[in-house]
Amino acid sequence: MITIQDIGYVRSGTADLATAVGFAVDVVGLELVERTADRAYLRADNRHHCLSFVAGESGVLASAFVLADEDRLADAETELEQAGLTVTRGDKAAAADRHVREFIAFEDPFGNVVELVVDQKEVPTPVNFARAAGITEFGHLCLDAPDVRAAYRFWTRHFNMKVSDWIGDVACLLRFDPVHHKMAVFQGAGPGLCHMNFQVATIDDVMRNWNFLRDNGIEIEQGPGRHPQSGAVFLYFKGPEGLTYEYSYGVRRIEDDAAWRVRYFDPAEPDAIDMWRGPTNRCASQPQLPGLAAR
Ligand SMILES: CC(C)c1ccc(C(=O)O)c(O)c1O
Ligand SMILES: [Fe+2]
Repeated sequence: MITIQDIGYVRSGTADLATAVGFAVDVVGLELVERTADRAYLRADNRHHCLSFVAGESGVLASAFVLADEDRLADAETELEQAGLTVTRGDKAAAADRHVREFIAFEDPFGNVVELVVDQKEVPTPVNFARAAGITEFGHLCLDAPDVRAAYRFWTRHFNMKVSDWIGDVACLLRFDPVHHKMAVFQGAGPGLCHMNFQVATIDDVMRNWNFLRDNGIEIEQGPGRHPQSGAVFLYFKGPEGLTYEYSYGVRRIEDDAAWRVRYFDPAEPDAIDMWRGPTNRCASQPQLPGLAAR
């Protein structure tokens, strides 16, 4: 069993580094930590970065999770290889590029590139947010997979993940600490990053951000609404090259792990994703939830 301690970062390729960075800073509100000719690193909390852009082909390159130490990393390498996966060790230069001590990379059964890292650099200074979006931390990441049930089996068989809630066969929300989910899987045609989430401090931040995004002509995919699963008030919006961001406030914590009863939400119900039953324009490349279509 591979014990994940935390989410690490999303690493994304971009065909237009300036536009990708401009959006992440000026719209999302992240701090630009470091910028070179072909790299940019952005942060939302004390991680060195939670989002990096690499100039080149557009599209997500990897999603990373943090392990405790090198021994756990070696054990993870063995377990994944025994499961039949091809695991690559990052060299020193690649680790430095990610601001971690060591890492391994593999593809999940659907082709999502996942990196397991050790000693992600911590930056203790307060985050110098580019805009007062109210961000408190990198909240969760959501991967696409054509078969969400098979993804669930993979992530719970090999990792310390537990399902918190199901939305039919369309999505599953996974936890590895008391937060309701820091990882999710959404049904998609192939691998991909469905979205990355940033927690904000208050419900007012969600609503202020909604107005800010609309005033600036940003494409809102869904929200403001409230997820019945985590109870969070959410807002999804689209960045350059199809990268979806989510702000949310008020995610549930599951303090009594043993007492939690996994819930099943019927995706055909109109409030399967949004208790407020608002309109949606999200994940156009992905199957719409029946209960949310055409509203
Ligand atoms: C539909 C997506 C996967 C989803 C569903 C529920 C929550 C939540 O309860 O907070 C999310 O954050 C989601 O992204
Ligand atoms: Fe989410």
